[in-house]
Amino acid sequence: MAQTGPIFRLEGISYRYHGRHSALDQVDLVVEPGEQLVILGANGSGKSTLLKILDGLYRPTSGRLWAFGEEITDVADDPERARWLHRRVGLVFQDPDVQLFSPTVYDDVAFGPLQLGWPEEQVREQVARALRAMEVAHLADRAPYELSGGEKRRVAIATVLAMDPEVVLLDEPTANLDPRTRAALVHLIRGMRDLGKTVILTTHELDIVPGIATRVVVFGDQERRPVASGHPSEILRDTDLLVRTNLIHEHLHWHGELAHTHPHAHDGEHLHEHR
Ligand SMILES: Nc1ncnc2c1ncn2[C@@H]1O[C@H](COP(=O)(O)OP(=O)(O)OP(=O)(O)O)[C@@H](O)[C@H]1O
Repeated sequence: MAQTGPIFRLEGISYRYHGRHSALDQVDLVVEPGEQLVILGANGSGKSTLLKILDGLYRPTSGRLWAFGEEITDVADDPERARWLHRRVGLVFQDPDVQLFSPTVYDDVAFGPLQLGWPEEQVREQVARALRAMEVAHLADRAPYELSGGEKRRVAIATVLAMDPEVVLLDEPTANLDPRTRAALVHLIRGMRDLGKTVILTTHELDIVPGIATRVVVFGDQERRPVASGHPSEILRDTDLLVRTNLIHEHLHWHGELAHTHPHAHDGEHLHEHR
């Protein structure tokens, strides 16, 4: 059945690590089907914590949330409902080493579909499709630990795509990648839109935003909740907002429009120091 209401709805979600360190404070957020939502926030603003809550790995300290119209506030404590959620929502962790543990790339990508109990033929087809989509089919027989950072990242995304989730959560997928690999990954992530996926991606790299986002939500690192939401061009033009949320340094000037004209350019080409 086609999804009619929002994919996620969060009301007053807060999270404290060990009951003390506040990571999220009163987050309200609605994510609609088909959105490619970029969550922009400085280090420590709560982005990873939010994705783990959306994936049902962490139970919020307070607040309520719904996925696909069903309340999932307590899903972390309910293995059966967590399995239901994980069939529909896939999380690509910030560190690909967390996600890759099998002897070969093929085994890693097949692991999820096998867990879902799919027939062998369907598993093979899904794995082949995911490897092709992430352009890593040639690495199928390699050991994940032998791969470069960029290759690992693509394989980690393939492990999630192979399970064909409706929603893909990506935690800083372009961190530590060289400009060419990063541009290729942006292109691949944008391709998920054509596959009909809803994508929620966290980053603090402004230059990948225009290539991916249909909407941007900015998290304040002091507030630990969204402080702005809007169209990418509107958000990227708001220098005061970007400085205030520690996404650009006040002595650097962001030329947001360059990201459109030079999609392969390195960060450094977008930032010019005022003297
Ligand atoms: N395991 C943990 N134990 C205690 N505090 C934690 C833990 N993980 C994260 N935090 C704290 O929670 C806050 C939010 O962290 P989180 O990792 O969600 O932020 P982030 O926006 O993803 O940061 P980054 O961009 O650096 O990955 C930070 O202040 C962090 O120090």
